[in-house]
Amino acid sequence: MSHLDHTPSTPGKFKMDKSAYPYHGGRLRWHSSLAKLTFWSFVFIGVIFIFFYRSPSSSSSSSAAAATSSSSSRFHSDPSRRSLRTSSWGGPAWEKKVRTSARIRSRNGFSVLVTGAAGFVGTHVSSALKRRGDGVLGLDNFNDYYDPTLKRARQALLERAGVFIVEGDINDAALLKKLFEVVPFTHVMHLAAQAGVRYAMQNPGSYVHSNIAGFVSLLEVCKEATPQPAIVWASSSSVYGLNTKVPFSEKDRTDQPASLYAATKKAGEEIAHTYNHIYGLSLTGLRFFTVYGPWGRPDMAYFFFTKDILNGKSIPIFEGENHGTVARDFTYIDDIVKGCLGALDTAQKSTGSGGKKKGPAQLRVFNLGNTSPIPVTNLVTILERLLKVKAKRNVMKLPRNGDVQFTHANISLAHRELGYKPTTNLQTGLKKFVRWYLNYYSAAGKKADAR
Ligand SMILES: O=C(O)[C@H]1O[C@H](OP(=O)(O)OP(=O)(O)OC[C@H]2O[C@@H](n3ccc(=O)[nH]c3=O)[C@H](O)[C@@H]2O)[C@H](O)[C@@H](O)[C@@H]1O
Repeated sequence: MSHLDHTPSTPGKFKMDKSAYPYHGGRLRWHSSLAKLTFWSFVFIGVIFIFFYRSPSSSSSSSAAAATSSSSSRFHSDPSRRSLRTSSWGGPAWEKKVRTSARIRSRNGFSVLVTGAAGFVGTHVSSALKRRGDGVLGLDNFNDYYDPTLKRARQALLERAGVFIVEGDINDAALLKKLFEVVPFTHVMHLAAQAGVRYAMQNPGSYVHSNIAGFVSLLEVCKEATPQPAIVWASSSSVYGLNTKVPFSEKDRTDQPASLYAATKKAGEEIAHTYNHIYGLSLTGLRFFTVYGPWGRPDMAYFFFTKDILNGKSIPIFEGENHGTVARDFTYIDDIVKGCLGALDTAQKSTGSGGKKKGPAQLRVFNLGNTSPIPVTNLVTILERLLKVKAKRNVMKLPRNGDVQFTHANISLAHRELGYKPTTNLQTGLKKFVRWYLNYYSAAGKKADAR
């Protein structure tokens, strides 16, 4: 007789072994442990629910999903980031704003999606495009890497110029798809990124989130679009890393990044190659060299030096080994804007559509610098003169946190192909920056006083 033969023909009549069910009290205990298990399961699920509900990334994706009834809205995890919320989007009024902002108003104009539109370069490029009659739609997640008030002020500026900025993250694929459904963008100017060289040691995840995952998320949507847009995007001079041969040329090696920031930008260049190769996307990377000017980024040296000099605080000025000069090819924002527009104007169409490549497409990379490296000490001297305040200089050794000692761009390729020709020297550019800085912060101070 096999053990299967013990199974009764009617399960209900199966006789329990006494040892398994010894007495009535056992049943009670079993019931109470089931109740406990149920209770603690509810507590556990509740805690998980509260955790996700309160986390900024999930709340953003849920509001986005609610607004569009899309289930694929995703915000990839970046717990270290404090403010990555997507405000609600979708609906007829929202779509109308998107369409109006992106409407082309000149013959042969473009409709451009500008990511990072509330950022420094994004604001300037968006307003220049709008001025010449292109349709422009902004996208920005308004994160708090630096004072979001400044980003909101830039947003207000663009709003007055007729540019609407959608609040959202480039990792939100559902939002990106929706934008392409509403507007068949001819171009994408991709400037959304986690910037800053030194911050990468504090928050490495934010670089992967924005500069790698975010870029791929954007390219995934662009490759599926019909028509596919041409993409111009911000790489960085930092890809030259530890190179000592100057000036830096696009032909030089870029496989020795000195910071995670540089490594993510270099990864972006490789990713661009892949999407160009497989899907026929037209891609142009621009290696910006230390861009500065009005409406700039408060995390950059020229900006916080100005603030600290005015406040009588000492400023850390880096120097190399044996008092070696640390210098940058500082490039003024208006010159960079011209380079960006030149890249958009010369970008050829992508060749694929709906995720299928139809032929080879353009793949380019350009240096956008000033071709004149200036020591950081000279930058400070210029600021002292413009601010009429002596700086408290604290000269220190260049920390090992990703900074390189020297940058210098060879711009002959950009000159030849984009007509790029920078015209603003550091003295002139900083004068414009300081004028803006004093105006902006005195107005902000007055507003605060009035409150
Ligand atoms: O060219 C680029 O691609 C990069 O330019 C800048 O990076 P960086 O040149 O390091 O600009 P700052 O952080 O403003 O530093 C400017 C110079 O001041 C020096 N510095 C910085 C900070 C400080 O406390 N003291 C100091 O002497 C740096 O070593 C550097 O030589 C931007 O911050 C990056 O986002 C950008 O990608």
